[in-house]
Amino acid sequence: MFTKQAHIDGLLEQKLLPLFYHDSADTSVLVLEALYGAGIRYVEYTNRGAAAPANFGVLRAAASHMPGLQLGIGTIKNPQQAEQYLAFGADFIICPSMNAEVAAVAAAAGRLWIPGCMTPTEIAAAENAGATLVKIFPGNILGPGFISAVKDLFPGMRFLVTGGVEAEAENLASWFRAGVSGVGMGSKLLTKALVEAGDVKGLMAATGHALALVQEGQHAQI
Ligand SMILES: O=C[C@H](O)COP(=O)(O)O
Repeated sequence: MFTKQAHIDGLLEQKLLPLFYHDSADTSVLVLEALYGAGIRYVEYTNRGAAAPANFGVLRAAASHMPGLQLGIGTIKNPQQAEQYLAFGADFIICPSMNAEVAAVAAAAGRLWIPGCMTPTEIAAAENAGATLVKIFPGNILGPGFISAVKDLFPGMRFLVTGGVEAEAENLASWFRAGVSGVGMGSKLLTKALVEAGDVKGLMAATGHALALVQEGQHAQI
C-alpha cells in the first residue's frame, strides 16, 4: 500500500483530480475506464447517491484490471461513512467539510484524508488534525483571491480547489497563480452529455484536454 505522502505526491503530480458519481454501476465503470485510458491514475468517486456503496465495490473490482489506479471516495461527512468505504478498499478519503472524527478513522487505517475547508479556521483545524493537503471548497464561491490571502498563514499546507473549476486555460491559470497545487473537477469535465451518452472517446478527449490545460496552468504558479 502507498504511504499517505506517496498518495499526496502522486495526486499533486497529476494535478487534476476527476470526481464523479452515477447511479448506474455500468456507467460508473465506463467513466472510470475512460479516465484511466486518458492517463488518469487518481480518481475520486463521490458518495452522493443510494447506489454509491454498491457501485464503489464494482469500481474497486474493475480497478483491479487497471494497474496503478488509486481510487478514492469523496463526499464523506462522518466517521461511519469513512469506516464503510475504508472497508471497501478506498485508497483515500475526501470530505466536503472538516471533521476530526473522520481524520481519526483515516489515521487509524493509515489512509490519506483530505478535508474540505472554506475558512482559515477550518484550515487551521485541518492542520491541527494532521492534514498537509486540504480541499478548498466551494472554489467558485471563494475565488482564487481566497488562496492568495490565506496561503502565507499556512506554510507547508497544499491546496486542492474544487467546485466550479472550469476546463478553461485562464480559469485554471488563475488558480495555479494564486497558489493551488491541484484542481478537482466534476461536472465541467465529465459533462452530463458525455456521461449519459456513454461517450468514451469524448470523455477521454475532454480529460486529455483538461490534463494538458492543467499542466500549462501550473506554469503560472508563483
Ligand atoms: O466536491 C466537488 C464538487 O462538488 C465538484 O464540483 P464541480 O462539479 O463543479 O466540479
